[in-house]
Amino acid sequence: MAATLDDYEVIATIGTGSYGTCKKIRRKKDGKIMVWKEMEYGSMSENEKQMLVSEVNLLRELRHQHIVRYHDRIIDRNKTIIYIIMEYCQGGDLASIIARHRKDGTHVPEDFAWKILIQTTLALKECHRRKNGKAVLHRDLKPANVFLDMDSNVKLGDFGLARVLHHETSFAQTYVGTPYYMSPELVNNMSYNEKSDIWALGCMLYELCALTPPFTASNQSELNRKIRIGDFPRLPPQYSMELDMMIRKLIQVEVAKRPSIGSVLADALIQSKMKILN
Ligand SMILES: CN(C)CCCNS(=O)(=O)c1cccc(Nc2nc(OCC3CCCCC3)c3[nH]cnc3n2)c1
Repeated sequence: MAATLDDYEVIATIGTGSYGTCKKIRRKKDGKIMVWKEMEYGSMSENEKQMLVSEVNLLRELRHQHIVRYHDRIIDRNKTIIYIIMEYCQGGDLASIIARHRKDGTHVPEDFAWKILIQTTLALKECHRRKNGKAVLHRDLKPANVFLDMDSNVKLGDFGLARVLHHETSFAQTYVGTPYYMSPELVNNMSYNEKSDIWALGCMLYELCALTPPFTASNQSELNRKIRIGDFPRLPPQYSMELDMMIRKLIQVEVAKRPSIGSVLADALIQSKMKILN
């Protein structure tokens, strides 16, 4: 029995992303709190709609403890809106957490940073695990796409949708955010690869601790220059040399020297931290 809109009631609007609106909803039959993301597809061409269908099908396949769980989709053909129903992450997103610490002049605890690093790496490993020969690269790893559940466990969200948005007709095409986490290979117009997600992971961890991205500039060409050089300040003094060194391994200009997902997870220090976490 396919879900319909009146199986749910809208509780609140959480926010508007580059693809549409995210609302907090309650499933009537059992009161379960979830979210749905509304995407208007009326302005999409046939092949863009096909892309959307395949992206949603990929989302359905991804089942992992650190990836936002997809539950269902409802299509309203009259309004040409697709509603993608997903698990609700009570802890919000990392972007909000960084903004709050910046406002309060406080820093996230080091153990929290290690936890986010480990759990996001585990989520990326699942994405990179070949899915019938098709790697689901995240392409848009950033604090606003990393959510937390009620126990502050990572729930990686919103990918795949990022890819759909690079279709020519959506307003999202006009770049909404500065690509602070763009890797050197992308700046040099080389192809996006699994290690581009590792670079972004390093940038995200750096920003979580330093409360500012490793590379900032007032224009794209200045930002590109800094990214190509790859120099950035050490983490604030309250963070250990080990964490600073780990982040420097991830934010490595040379792709070949940048660790793979597997080697990050095999790192002795990460292994020891994982034991404490679980
Ligand atoms: C944009 N943010 C800085 C502030 C906006 C609002 N705060 S917040 O930190 O996202 C926040 C607060 C409380 C709960 C949740 N839970 C949540 N949010 C999702 O997406 C949020 C949406 C993503 C696109 C942009 C708009 C917001 C989820 N997607 C799948 N499960 C989700 N669970 C999020």
